[in-house]
Amino acid sequence: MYSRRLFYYVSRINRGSRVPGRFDNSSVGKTFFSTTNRNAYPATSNAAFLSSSNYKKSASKFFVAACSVTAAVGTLAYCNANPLHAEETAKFAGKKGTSSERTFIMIKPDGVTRGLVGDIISRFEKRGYKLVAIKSLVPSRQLAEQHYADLSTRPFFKGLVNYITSGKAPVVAMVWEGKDVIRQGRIMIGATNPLDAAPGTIRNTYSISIGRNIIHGSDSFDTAEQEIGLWFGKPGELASWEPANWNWIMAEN
Ligand SMILES: Nc1ncnc2c1ncn2[C@@H]1O[C@H](COP(=O)(O)OP(=O)(O)OP(=O)(O)O)[C@@H](O)[C@H]1O
Repeated sequence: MYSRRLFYYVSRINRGSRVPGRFDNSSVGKTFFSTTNRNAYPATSNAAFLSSSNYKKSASKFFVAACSVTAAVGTLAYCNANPLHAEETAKFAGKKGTSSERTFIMIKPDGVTRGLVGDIISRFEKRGYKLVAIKSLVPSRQLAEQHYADLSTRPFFKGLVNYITSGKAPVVAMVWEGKDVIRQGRIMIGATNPLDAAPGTIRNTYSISIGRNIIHGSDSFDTAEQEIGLWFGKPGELASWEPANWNWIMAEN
């Protein structure tokens, strides 16, 4: 991926720095680094050549090319250091903004015990999203604490972990895939506090208490990556498949 990008930058620089008769060499590397092809000007003295406008043009072209290379190298270094932000492509969460984007959705024990699993799955299915992983389990304390690690200092943290791990009912953990599924999933779920959730959302339709709001959904691309990796990180846990109606749902004209 990065070598393709490097080739793109180098070929752009080459196009921009080309001066007919001077830089028009056949080799890409030679074209770029050969700034003064003296053989092209056999009758010109060194002093005359240095003060000539051709020399100045060459020098400025070389300067622009050097700056471009520096920028390209910097960009590549940044991409390597921050692959998630650079390409917004991740191992588990797919590619952001495309039909391969994925989110983690969990029906909490209250949603399961109240018999809401079917309706919640049906909402995502009918919308057109693709189910790529599902399992029912009672999470270990360690898993629940890891999942909600960002809330560990909040006063309700212990109660939240107790409720998720009680075993009175399991959770149903899922991964859904499709365009904009992370943001759309949050919209379909509704506000954290069901009393603030918009009419028709899952939390508004089925819940009242913030401590029993029946469902969780990843709130960002980075979070989706972490959560899918945490709950479905073993090889083979995410199915790669295409529903028969996928193109009818995802196609653009
Ligand atoms: N004030 C609170 N009292 C009790 N429980 C709370 C409170 N605030 C949040 N929670 C619980 O902690 C969960 C995580 O809270 P967070 O702020 O991450 O909201 P969220 O991202 O909408 O919820 P979730 O992570 O479950 O999708 C909430 O879904 C809710 O069950």
